Amino acid sequence: MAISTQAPGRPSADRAAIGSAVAARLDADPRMQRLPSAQVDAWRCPAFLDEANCDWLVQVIDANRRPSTLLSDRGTSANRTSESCDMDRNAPGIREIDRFIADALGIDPDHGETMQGQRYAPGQHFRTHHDYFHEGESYWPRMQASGGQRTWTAMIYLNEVEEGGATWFPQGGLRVAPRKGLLLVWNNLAADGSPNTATLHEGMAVVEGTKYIVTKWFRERPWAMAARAATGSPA
Ligand SMILES: O=C(O)CCC(=O)C(=O)O
Ligand SMILES: [Fe+2]
Repeated sequence: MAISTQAPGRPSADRAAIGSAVAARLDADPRMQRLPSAQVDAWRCPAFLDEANCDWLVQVIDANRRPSTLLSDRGTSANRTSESCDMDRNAPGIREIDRFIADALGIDPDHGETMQGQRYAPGQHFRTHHDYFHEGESYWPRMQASGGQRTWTAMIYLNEVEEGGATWFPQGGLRVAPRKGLLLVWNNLAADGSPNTATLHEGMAVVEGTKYIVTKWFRERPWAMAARAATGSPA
């Protein structure tokens, strides 16, 4: 997508507090390794999810995948050529994994959007983008009403990829290669709670093999669609 020169959002004390609480929890967790970047707060955790759960999630993705979509006003489908699917948070197995991820970050699972599965075949990619919402775009009022800004992203790589498929942060100086079960988490916001433009990242093209991941995006407040599902009220 084109990179706007307009500020993507304003500082926020509430978002800043979420950022420092989650960072402190990750730093205190011996499983987590902080990645060396002055621009992006990111951690990795090898073998976060066990092999059986990784294999099972790959099967769920294969059974449900469809072409991925983009929210942006500016992007085109050429920016995201993978296939993806929503993982039903109420399904047995998914719920436990959902909670396992939320617990690692210390965020209430209700703040998480539906976990997304993604599959990249050779040549498929997710071009540079930000996970936070650009508060000047037309979708923002809807996002604000459904839980507000995205705070943290958690991704798990579900298989080994022969070549390619790394997650690259060109401004953060980070490049993470897929490893089965590896968790990658980062804060999309800066210390003052405003969107951190240096979190720009790309799912690089797979060269050989197939890449499977699950991604979870957390909101600053409970995610409204989840709340509606829980109470059974219409969307
Ligand atoms: O595939 C990747 O490595 C990145 C995926 C991503 O950026 C996302 O799902 O938001
Ligand atoms: Fe992303």
